[in-house]
Amino acid sequence: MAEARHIEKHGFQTEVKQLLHLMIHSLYSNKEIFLRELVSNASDAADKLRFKALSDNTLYGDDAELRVRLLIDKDANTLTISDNGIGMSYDEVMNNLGTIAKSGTAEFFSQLSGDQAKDSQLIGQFGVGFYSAFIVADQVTVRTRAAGAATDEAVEWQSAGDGEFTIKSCEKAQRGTDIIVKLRDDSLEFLDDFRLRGIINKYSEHISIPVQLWKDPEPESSEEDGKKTEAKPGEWETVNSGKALWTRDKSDISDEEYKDFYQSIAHDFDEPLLWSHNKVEGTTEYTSLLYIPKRAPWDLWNRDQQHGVKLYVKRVFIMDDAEQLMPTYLRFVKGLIDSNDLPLNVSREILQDNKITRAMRNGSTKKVLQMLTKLAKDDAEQYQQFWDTFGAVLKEGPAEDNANRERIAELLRFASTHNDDSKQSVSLDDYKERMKDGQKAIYYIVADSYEAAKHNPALEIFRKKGVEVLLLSDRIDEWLMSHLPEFKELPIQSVTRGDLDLGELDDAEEKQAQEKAEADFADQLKRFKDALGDKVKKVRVTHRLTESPACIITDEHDMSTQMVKLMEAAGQKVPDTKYILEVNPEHALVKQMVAVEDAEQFGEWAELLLDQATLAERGSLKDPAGFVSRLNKLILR
Ligand SMILES: Nc1ncnc2c1ncn2[C@@H]1O[C@H](COP(=O)(O)OP(=O)(O)OP(=O)(O)O)[C@@H](O)[C@H]1O
Repeated sequence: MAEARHIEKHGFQTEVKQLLHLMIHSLYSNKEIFLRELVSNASDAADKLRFKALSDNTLYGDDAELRVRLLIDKDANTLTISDNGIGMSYDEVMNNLGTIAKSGTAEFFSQLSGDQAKDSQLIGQFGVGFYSAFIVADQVTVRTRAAGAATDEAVEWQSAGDGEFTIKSCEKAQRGTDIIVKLRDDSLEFLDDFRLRGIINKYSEHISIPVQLWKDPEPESSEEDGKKTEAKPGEWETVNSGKALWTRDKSDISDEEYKDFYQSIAHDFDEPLLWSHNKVEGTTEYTSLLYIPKRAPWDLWNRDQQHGVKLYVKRVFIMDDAEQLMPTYLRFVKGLIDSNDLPLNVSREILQDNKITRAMRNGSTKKVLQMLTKLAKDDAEQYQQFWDTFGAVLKEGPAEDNANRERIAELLRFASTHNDDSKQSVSLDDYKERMKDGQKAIYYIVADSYEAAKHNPALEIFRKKGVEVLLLSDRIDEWLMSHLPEFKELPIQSVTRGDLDLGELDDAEEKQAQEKAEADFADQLKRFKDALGDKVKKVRVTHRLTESPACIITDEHDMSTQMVKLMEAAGQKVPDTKYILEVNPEHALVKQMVAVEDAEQFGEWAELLLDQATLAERGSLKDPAGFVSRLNKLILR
């Protein structure tokens, strides 16, 4: 009957062709991972069936012992991976095997560099999945029957990995999926029973269903001493322990096992940086196994990317990417949480507003932060590596998680005037320790780049007094600082905002001199204000500048330059902010300017000064051409 059925031929989606090509060429030295991927898919299929059967127990039929079996056929050079999980319908086969449905696929491809070593890492993170079979196969056949479907409603998919596949309906006696991998001549090692056992031990130890290999029957034998061994029938032998790793005792699990488990759940070729395995008992009971990776996933910057923490309930897999289990600023964390309290039929909606979820999330967030705090303390170099990779994500923390603000703040690292490079390595505690006598605040500046921050004229007085300033230039920094008003009771202040009160850093003599300078310059300030009109909010004598003629400052409650830029970049309308112009009466240029008596000429100088100061702070001008022509005119004069 099957022969009479219609065979359809389809082309792979372009991305699949690209992926296949890349995979075959760049994962060549790590062929065995195909087995990890296929066994892991089989185990996922079992998880999905178990979950679906919670609401429809009949789906098991008379085959409730979920397992995956590997069958070697040395004559046909095939290895068959066979599960009795959820299976696939025709539509599912069409959707899953022939296209890549993952969001962000295009972005993924745009990140590939052509450098095989690098690309293979990326592919690994992307999750190589089913297509990895083609690393070792010259033909792959999938025969699958969805749970609940009739024997003659099965589907057969076949491809040589060359850009096309065929699909037809067929009959299949048992529920689930058989993947028949026809091995290429250079991959016949996977017909070896011993080799397969090794791979299963390495990758599938944590798989929570039995992974079985067929053991051939043994004939009756007699030893020399006449002892007889009885014949043994062939049987399926379970190779793994089939016990979920996280349910075992910590002391019985080796580092190797933790690492292998990470690699298989996170699809990472690299080892994890850190992990933490906890059994929590009390009002809420759960087990968590959380990992911090070494490398960033390719889609780290997508805030909607799937979260890496899986939810289990009483050892039953419930869902991937349960975003309620980890805050967004910890989206790089991988692993799982297994709850003893949630109902098995928990839905995303239930998770959303649930005391148990909240308790697990709070507990796990604390665990991750503790893990990082410990790393920062014990191994500064490794912590720096973590920071360089994930620091900018962690910077979202204070805004998102006010309760842990202080703890997150301790983990932050910045560039600073203390070091002469752009590396973000200074902690707020380091800063605090180095503060001058009489210093009452932590000072920072945010600019477009490290260079722009470092050379901003507003830093001049701080340099002169030897006061450290944090130099911030990540996109997120303005947002971060607006949610970090203080650290361990010290206010955190921008050096380009509001009045500058250096408090006890200024001695009485300096204060007097300032007051005198202000009084002496009062008439000139009025001239500036008259000339600039409502282009500025105010003009005043600066205490910040020692070398530059002028700078602009944001008023205490106005939106900072960087925040304006962020909002503009996001397409938001922002109110026109007016700055305070601060003038340095000691500067030669200012001295020359105030000597100009002609009001119109003085006005041109004043505008030039404002433009200059704006350029140093904002990096751009509203009317650059006007600035250039004014400058030229004044040079010629
Ligand atoms: N043995 C199987 N039983 C049922 N469905 C399967 C099986 N193998 C694959 N699938 C389906 O095909 C889809 C694609 O598989 P593939 O391995 O390429 O990606 P994935 O498993 O979604 O992602 P990843 O491997 O990165 O976790 C799966 O999501 C699943 O729906």
